[in-house]
Amino acid sequence: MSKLNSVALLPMGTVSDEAVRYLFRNEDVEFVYCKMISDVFQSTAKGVTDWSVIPIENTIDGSVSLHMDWLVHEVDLPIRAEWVYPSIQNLIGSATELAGDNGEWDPGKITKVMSHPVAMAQCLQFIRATLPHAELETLSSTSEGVRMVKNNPGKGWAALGTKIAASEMELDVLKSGVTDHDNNFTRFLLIGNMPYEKPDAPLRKTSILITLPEDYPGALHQVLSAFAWRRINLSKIESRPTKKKLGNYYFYIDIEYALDTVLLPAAIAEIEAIGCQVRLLGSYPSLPFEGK
Ligand SMILES: O=C(O)C(=O)Cc1ccccc1
Repeated sequence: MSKLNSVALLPMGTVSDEAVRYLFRNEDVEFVYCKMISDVFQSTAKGVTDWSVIPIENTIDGSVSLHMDWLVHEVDLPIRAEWVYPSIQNLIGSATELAGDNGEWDPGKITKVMSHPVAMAQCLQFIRATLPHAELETLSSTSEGVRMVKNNPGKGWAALGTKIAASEMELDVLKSGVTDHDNNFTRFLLIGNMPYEKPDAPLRKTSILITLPEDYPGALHQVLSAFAWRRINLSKIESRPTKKKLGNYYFYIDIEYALDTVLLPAAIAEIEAIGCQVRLLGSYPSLPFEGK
C-alpha cells in the first residue's frame, strides 16, 4: 500500500482546517495539525510532512505579513497551489455563563474576546459596536481562542472562530456570521517540495520576488514595463522589507500566467538583464471556490 501524502496546517477547527478539507475533498491526505504557523512551515521544511497550508491574504486585512515573511525568508518551499475559501467568523462562548436577566447572552458580560489577528480584523466593526468594553487578545489561531474560553469558565471570555471549533469544544455560537463584510475570502497557499498537479485548473499563476539592483529613478517602472508591453497581467504587487537595511525592499509579484507561457521567460530574462535579482516562488494552479 502506498503512503498517504501529509499536509501540515493550523489546529483542528480553524479556518485553515475548513479550507484544507475543502481542497482535499476528493483526495485521501493525512492532516498534521500544528499549534503555531511557524510549526506549520517547519514541519514541511524538515521533511515531516509533504506540504504546508498557509493563509496568505484576506479580503479585508490584505496580506498576512508574518506568513509572507516566513515564506520568503525562513523556508525555501515552492508554492504548489492556491485557492480561496470564505472565512466566516462566529462569536463563541458559554450561553449559560453569559446569560443576562432575560436569559439571552448579554454583551455586557463579555470581558474579553480572543482570536487570531486576521479574524479580529475581520470583525472589528462588530466588536466596536457590540462589545466596546471588552479587552481584545490575539492568539496563534481562532481555535486556540475557543480552547481558551473552554478552559477558563466563569471569566466572561468569548472567542471569534468557526462553528466546527464551537461544537468540538461544546460551546455555544452566541452570534453567527459576525464578519463585517459578506464578501470575505482568504487566499491559501499549498507549499512543499512534493508536486501537486491539477492539469484542468482554469488558471495557472507564477509568483516571483524581485530585488532591484539599487534605488534609482524609474527602476520599478522598468521592471513593470517588461510585463506591460508583453501584455502580461499581474494580479498582485507588494513591497516588503529585505530585512537587510532600513528602506530596502523586494517586490513580491503574482503573474496570471504559467512559467512556461511563451512570453514570461523573456520578460524575466529582460528584468534580470537590467540587473534585478529574480527568485521564483512557484508556478502553480489557481483553484476557484465552487461553493461548499
Ligand atoms: O486561525 C485560523 O482559523 C486560521 O486558519 C488563520 C486564519 C484566521 C482568519 C482568517 C483566515 C485564516
